[in-house]
Amino acid sequence: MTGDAVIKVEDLHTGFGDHLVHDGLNLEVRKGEVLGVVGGSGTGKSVLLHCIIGLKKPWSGCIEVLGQRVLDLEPPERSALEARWGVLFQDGALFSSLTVAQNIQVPLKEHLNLNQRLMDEIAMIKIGLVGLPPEAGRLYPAELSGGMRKRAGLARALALDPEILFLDEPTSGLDPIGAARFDALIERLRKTLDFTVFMVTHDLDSLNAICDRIAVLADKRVVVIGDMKQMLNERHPWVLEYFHGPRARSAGLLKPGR
Ligand SMILES: Nc1ncnc2c1ncn2[C@@H]1O[C@H](COP(=O)(O)OP(=O)(O)OP(=O)(O)O)[C@@H](O)[C@H]1O
Repeated sequence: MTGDAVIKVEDLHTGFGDHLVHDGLNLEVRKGEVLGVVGGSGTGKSVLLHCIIGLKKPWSGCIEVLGQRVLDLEPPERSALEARWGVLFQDGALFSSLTVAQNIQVPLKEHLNLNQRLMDEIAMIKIGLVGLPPEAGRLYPAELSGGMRKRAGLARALALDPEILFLDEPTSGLDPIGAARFDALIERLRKTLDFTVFMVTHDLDSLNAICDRIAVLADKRVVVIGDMKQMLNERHPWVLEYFHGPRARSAGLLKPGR
């Protein structure tokens, strides 16, 4: 793995049946950065995330995370690597039959051997960290608002103090104020806890507010990667349309007349 990359994807080919999703996709994620992954609907952003965390086996290619080739790992090594990242899935993916505190304790039970009192304390710390009130620990997912569910999912993703945080459309379904608050939370946590963020998103405000770099998926690969300034100067048709369209204007990305 070159330099300070914590994720490296090389020549990835992925698909379902005869449907090719990734055709020679390459990507590097640097230690400590927030990388936003954007692209049209169905371009393979979530599938890419699933390949990196081992939920989907690619047809070919190489994926390294934290210096280890994820596709070659035996189950014990795989499990040890999984303990070093946290994932917030699009809908929070909380277990509906467990309270928020119990959900947060799932990865603790899976990877550590702690007594219940300590796990309860850790759950309360994580609940506070994501800005939920202490009472939220006793609630079931169905009793939470959409924004609270996202925060509960985030608390679970942070349970093991991850080195990498994977976020799949974290602000989808939130109102603009809720989304901005969630962005600010991620930004604050990243600065204090010093992890790397891989974030799939459609949200231009998030990209602008918290991403150090943006990777654009189009034509079955990453067609451009760089900061917002580079996105605004890029000539790829999808990038032009996305970063210069009416939503970009309302997100304040464009100077008047640009
Ligand atoms: N389990 C599956 N079986 C068959 N096809 C799938 C499966 N999962 C995803 N796909 C297909 O793979 C392609 C990429 O899907 P993916 O969910 O990664 O898109 P995406 O870029 O995240 O889209 P969106 O922004 O709409 O969430 C799509 O064409 C999708 O239909």
